[in-house]
Amino acid sequence: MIEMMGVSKSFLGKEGQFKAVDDVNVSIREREIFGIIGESGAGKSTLMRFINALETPDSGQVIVGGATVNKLKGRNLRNHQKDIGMIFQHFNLLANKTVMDNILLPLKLHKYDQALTIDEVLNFTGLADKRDSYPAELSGGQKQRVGIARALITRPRILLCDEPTSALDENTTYEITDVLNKARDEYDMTVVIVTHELGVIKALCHRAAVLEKGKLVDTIDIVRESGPRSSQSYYERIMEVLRNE
Ligand SMILES: Nc1ncnc2c1ncn2[C@@H]1O[C@H](COP(=O)(O)OP(=O)(O)OP(=O)(O)O)[C@@H](O)[C@H]1O
Repeated sequence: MIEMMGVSKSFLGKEGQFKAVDDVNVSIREREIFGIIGESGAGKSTLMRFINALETPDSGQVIVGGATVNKLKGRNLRNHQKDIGMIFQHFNLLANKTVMDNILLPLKLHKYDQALTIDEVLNFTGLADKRDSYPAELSGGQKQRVGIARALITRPRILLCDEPTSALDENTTYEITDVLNKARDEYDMTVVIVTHELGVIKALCHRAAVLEKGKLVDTIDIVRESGPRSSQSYYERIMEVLRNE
């Protein structure tokens, strides 16, 4: 489904050119939830952004659904990018637009034949009662659910998640991993998630690539462990973790 072969990318840093991604090979299967994990600056986001051509590798190939992404241009490139949804660490919502208008934004920019309805994504993400609220009136978890709804409404084949829970507390984190798991099952997506949070990888991913200073150290199979249930209260979670109850 997603194949990256020998991809590298250099940037100009304070001490000259350096390789942010260094000859990485990654193969992601259809409907897989695939993690990219590593310390800050390891090259995780750069590697993920090759998939939707927000970054272009200096060398190597990125093949998605049979198409060589780094050779796509014009309409073909736009069609490729339309098939891929993305969610961000800081949600990237427009402060002066309601929840509904934020979610509908992608449909205002492009035509999507398979788009879902606003009611479906609001219900799916548990935001039906927040339709007319503004981002400032929402909690962090609710803002990220708006981000997920905005990505889902176009019905993408691939969902890219860049540190989707890093700005959230622990309980809210598992509320979001629950929604992502459910979204992948319901809408048959392949999900790629960049994070430095090991608990998120364990709760969500089938496999994960470990990056260190731009190099792929290993691709590991994950024994998935359902994270704490999002229905648990913060107090219940504290008791479970700190007192092993
Ligand atoms: N456009 C750019 N110009 C210059 N340097 C960049 C650019 N994009 C990324 N870098 C650098 O490349 C390295 C890898 O960045 P990347 O964002 O891929 O890492 P990361 O593992 O996702 O880190 P983090 O978890 O901190 O986001 C970092 O040192 C970063 O500063």
